[in-house]
Amino acid sequence: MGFKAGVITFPGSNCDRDMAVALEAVSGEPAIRIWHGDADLPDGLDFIALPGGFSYGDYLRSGAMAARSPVLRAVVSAANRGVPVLGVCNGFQVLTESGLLPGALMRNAGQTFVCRTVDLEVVNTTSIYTSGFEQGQNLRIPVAHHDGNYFADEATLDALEGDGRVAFRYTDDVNGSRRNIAGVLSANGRVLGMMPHPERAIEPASHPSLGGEDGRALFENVINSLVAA
Ligand SMILES: NC(=O)CC[C@H](N)C(=O)O
Repeated sequence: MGFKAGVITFPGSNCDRDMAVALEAVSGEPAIRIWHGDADLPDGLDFIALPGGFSYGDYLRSGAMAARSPVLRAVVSAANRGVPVLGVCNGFQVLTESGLLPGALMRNAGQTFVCRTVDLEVVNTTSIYTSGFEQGQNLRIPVAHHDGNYFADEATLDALEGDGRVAFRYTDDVNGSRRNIAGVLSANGRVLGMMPHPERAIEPASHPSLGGEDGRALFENVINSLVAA
């Protein structure tokens, strides 16, 4: 089928394997594992994933050191060439810290680590990540973070909303995020940062509070968009 995905691992990443498993389960192709110290990416990547975790122990700020790692220079230049990049949770933090996405992820408003499945509203339905969803569709996807409180100034938030760059919104207040924003797209729609973990929702739920397949649907959107293109 020809879908070549790369998953970056930083010291302290803990969702890299789950991300690779999810991509492999949906695409049927092995995901390439890439180390943070690599200055060059493998040739011909169709997709790059920045996984969740605690890169470099969340020292300085979550994602700040990873954004300055050798591999990120290569990821930024790939993104600037149009290669899709998905950042989940710590990956979203790396994307804002590296400037690929606007805003910042601050400490949760309640000062606590939030670990539960949340309800999301699909806002954008035109990106490679969201094209199979319907506007206003509800997704149930787990979150697990202490720095998920999305902040940007009012002008930036208005611009993001006006340009259709809010991908997902929490349906209730999970962490204090401005306008309940849970996921943000780049101007060209190819870079998505989101706090919820789609790679943790790729199998039927064994219990109403666990798992589910709404995350699988996001990966299916990506693969259908990229492989059909
Ligand atoms: N699951 C994650 O990726 C956690 C991200 C980050 N370390 C935080 O707690 O905010």
